[in-house]
Amino acid sequence: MNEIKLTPNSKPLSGVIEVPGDKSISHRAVILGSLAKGTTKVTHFLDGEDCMRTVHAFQAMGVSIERSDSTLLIEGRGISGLNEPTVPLYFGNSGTTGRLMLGLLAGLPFFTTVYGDESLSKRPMDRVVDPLRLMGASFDGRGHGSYLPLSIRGENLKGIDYTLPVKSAQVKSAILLAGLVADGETQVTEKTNTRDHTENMLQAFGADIISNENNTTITSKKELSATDVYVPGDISSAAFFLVAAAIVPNSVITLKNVGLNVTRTGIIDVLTEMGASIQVTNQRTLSGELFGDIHVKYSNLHGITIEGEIIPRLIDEIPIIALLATQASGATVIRNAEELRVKETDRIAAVVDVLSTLGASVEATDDGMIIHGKTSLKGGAVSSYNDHRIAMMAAISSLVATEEVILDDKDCISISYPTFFADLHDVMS
Ligand SMILES: O=C(O)C1=C[C@@H](OP(=O)(O)O)[C@@H](O)[C@H](O)C1
Ligand SMILES: C=C(OP(=O)(O)O)C(=O)O
Repeated sequence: MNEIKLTPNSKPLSGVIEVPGDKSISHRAVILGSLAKGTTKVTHFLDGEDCMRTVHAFQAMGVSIERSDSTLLIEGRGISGLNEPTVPLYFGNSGTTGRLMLGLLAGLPFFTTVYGDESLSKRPMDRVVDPLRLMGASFDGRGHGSYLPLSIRGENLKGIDYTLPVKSAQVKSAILLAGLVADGETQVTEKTNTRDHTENMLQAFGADIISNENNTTITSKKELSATDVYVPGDISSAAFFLVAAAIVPNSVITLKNVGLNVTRTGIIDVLTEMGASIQVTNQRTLSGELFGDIHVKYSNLHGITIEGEIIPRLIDEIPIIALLATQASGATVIRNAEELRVKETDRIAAVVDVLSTLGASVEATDDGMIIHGKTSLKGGAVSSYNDHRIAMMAAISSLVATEEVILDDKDCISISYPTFFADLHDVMS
């Protein structure tokens, strides 16, 4: 725990920043690079704590992974080349590592025990354990395998046809990774589309995978082929600066090389609909992912309703969108976001607590929140809830607060954005 005191800011924000690599894509690059035969070079990899958990898990299974700044060199050992780890695998705070690794480990021919930190040990794993058991997986753990720590005895899996009961890319990805080694075809259908980085990357590594509008079929494959991966900037990290520029008077910021996969750009749609001045230029595709530059300026904002299909496209951005809404006139209503209750912390309760402490008018609902703006924020002492996104939201709120904001713990920010304060400093000076 490391407290930080954030003094009020009276100046506009300006400048150009390049946020670190996308967390979701970085995890997947490590997983598929380790499973492929040959060398995979990953550039602009996110060296945040969560992605390093995935790196350490594969190193414990015998994969050589070398990191130099944001470049990784992975010597993939092939799908059947991983060793049984001799120690339990520690997934820290990372839900993505947890869910995706369960999918993979379920079908590998050895025994594994996996565990996480206090937060991850409370997050539901039955959402992946249940479908994986239908494929023949063998898990044991608390609550009949609902929570970490879990032990996994790798089995011969068989393909399934599964419709996701939760809007979760982690669950979809766990099943697709199990499908990579399962007999026959595995088909996943989703009622609401979630991020599709696993599908894109499996395609790039030569998997036998076909995706249609809302379903994906994978057929087991003997080997994947190594391929270099460029990781675009994480739009979920960029979101903090997009919002900062939109709410601090007279700001103008450019964010370069940000991932623009349509399953992730809900934040751009929300900013646009609320009246922000935001423009995307220089769009390109590399490693199957679209990216480009985003330019945003301070604007007068108004409240909107955020619900339905857009929710998975901005699920991790809701804490910072809530702050945005405190600076917009009228009500902003967020619905269908019940998944926030099972993130690193209950993000509905945490957002309402932090923003109310700072003087915002915000109330929790079962599946979201209602924010009434525009309010002037005062200072105060707030908790990060040991959740990186809550901590960054609190830090950005200090830019529009009239007094000091004291955040109890800044260290958790390095889960997803180790250079957050350096980038913040750059746009403030
Ligand atoms: O697949 C991924 O990389 C992620 C999916 C989302 O979680 P869910 O699958 O639980 O919605 C998101 O919140 C998380 O930060 C990363
Ligand atoms: C929910 C998040 O990540 P994870 O599920 O991987 O812990 C996040 O980064 O906001």
